[in-house]
Amino acid sequence: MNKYAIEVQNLNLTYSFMNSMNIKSEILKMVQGRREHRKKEVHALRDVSFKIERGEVIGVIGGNGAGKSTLLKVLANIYDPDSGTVKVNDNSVFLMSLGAGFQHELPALDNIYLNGLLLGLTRKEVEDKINEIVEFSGIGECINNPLKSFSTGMKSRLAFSIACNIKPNILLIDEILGVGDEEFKVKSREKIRELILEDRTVVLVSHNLNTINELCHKVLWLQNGEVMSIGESSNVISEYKAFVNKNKENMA
Ligand SMILES: Nc1ncnc2c1ncn2[C@@H]1O[C@H](COP(=O)(O)OP(=O)(O)OP(=O)(O)O)[C@@H](O)[C@H]1O
Repeated sequence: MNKYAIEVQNLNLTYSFMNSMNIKSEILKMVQGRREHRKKEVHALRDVSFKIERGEVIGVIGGNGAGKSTLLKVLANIYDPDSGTVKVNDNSVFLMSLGAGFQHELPALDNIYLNGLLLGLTRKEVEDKINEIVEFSGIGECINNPLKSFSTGMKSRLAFSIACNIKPNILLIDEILGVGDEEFKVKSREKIRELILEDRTVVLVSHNLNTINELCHKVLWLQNGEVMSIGESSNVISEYKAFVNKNKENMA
């Protein structure tokens, strides 16, 4: 069996989108026969390479817009990169992020089945886990309500409960640990620790450096889509903090 759960090499991804239009000025330009290119590009990932061993828990840190969520979406096969290779050596991958993998018109119960089946479980296997999932998520009788009626906190609790009880081999977590009330935050950290002890591979994106330091074996620091550093958690976090402080001084 391959020692690595995830192998990423020279990954590049650029978002292309159109600038939002101001209807008045657009009509004026049309009347005047002027044409303008409104296409914008954001290079979200630049030549990103790293490897994650099976059973490793890796934190991904970096400022706003650094490319962290984009990276998880590429690992989850939601986005195709423009160039580079991504090898995820396991079929059982779950992206835990707000909105990912949910059908909002369907009841919560159907969403549990959907995600379980997508992760390769049989209907019976999902059925056996329903009580545990509902109990852990605390959504109680709302289980038959459509997901669109759920608050952000309830959705994240449900996503977390599904992932932790169905137990994919590779779990990608995008900032979801910070959502929910204090009691749920404590419960969810405990669950993550359990998964770590069971040797699941976890990629955890968070702005909470204490959580990252506490839970992760290794940290990957992204800045403007580039890998600035990767290595032992406390070292990389110190480098990142020094960088942030230096930037603050330069701004002052
Ligand atoms: N769907 C999209 N279309 C266009 N640009 C996007 C899209 N998604 C993200 N971006 C841009 O790509 C860059 C990386 O975004 P991404 O969400 O991956 O960063 P992040 O590190 O997760 O940020 P944050 O910590 O703020 O959540 C940003 O400049 C962002 O504005």
